[in-house]
Amino acid sequence: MNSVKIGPIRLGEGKPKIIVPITEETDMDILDCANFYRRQPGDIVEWRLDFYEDFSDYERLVELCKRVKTTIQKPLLVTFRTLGEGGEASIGKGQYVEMYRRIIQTKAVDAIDIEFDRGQDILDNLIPYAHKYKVKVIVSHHDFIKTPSEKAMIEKLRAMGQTEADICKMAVMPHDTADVLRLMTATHQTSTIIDQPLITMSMGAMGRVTRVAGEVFHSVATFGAIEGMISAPGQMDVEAIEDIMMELSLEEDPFDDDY
Ligand SMILES: O=C1C[C@@](O)(C(=O)O)C[C@@H](O)[C@@H]1O
Repeated sequence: MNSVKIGPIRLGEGKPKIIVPITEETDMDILDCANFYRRQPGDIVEWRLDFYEDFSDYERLVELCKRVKTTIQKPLLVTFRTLGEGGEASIGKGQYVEMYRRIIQTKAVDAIDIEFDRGQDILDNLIPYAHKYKVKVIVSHHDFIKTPSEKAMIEKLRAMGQTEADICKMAVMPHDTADVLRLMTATHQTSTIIDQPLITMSMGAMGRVTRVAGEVFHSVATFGAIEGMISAPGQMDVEAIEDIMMELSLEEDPFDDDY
């Protein structure tokens, strides 16, 4: 597994990095939130476009994107999560491509999220385009209903790894302990066979352990909430995540010498 930089933040070395989502709907609330996040913990900010009331007005979208970037002064990940994958809005293929191309052209984004199941044509169109503008690509897959078999998750992540994506991400819904353990095992297994770093999580309360223990099972980032602004079930407060990850850190422990 390689490491990858989003802006100055390197993912894949040391503790998992924390990504905080903006899920506001209006220009004003989005900018207020961006301004607030500038002074809050969190390594990277994710702007969830599917929450934005006017995502289909490209001119407005592009201007707002530039303002969000200058306001947060942190690396910016832009994501449009579609309804079928747990998002807030649906969008046609043509519009999806056009919207992301405009966003990429702003040079105000450091990374974009592309859903793997949108199709090979979309990946072939957007990944090289993003890379031309030095924008990193996270290819993602979400299952809000269940946790697939270990084999199915590894196959999916491996297929994602065969694209030119910089990072592969998977979020699944657990129903029991075995589901949570399977997500961790599949992540670890895949990290030994593909080059890209992985971001994975088991959602809901039961999956919370996966949102803080990524360093152990090889998930390089986690999504955390500021003042309760969650973008998926199970996300925890950023400060709590920081504290727990510090305790779980695999970095050298000064007390180790005693044993
Ligand atoms: O893909 C993900 C992961 C996520 O669904 C989570 O479970 O934390 C939250 C989303 O905002 C993000 O785009």
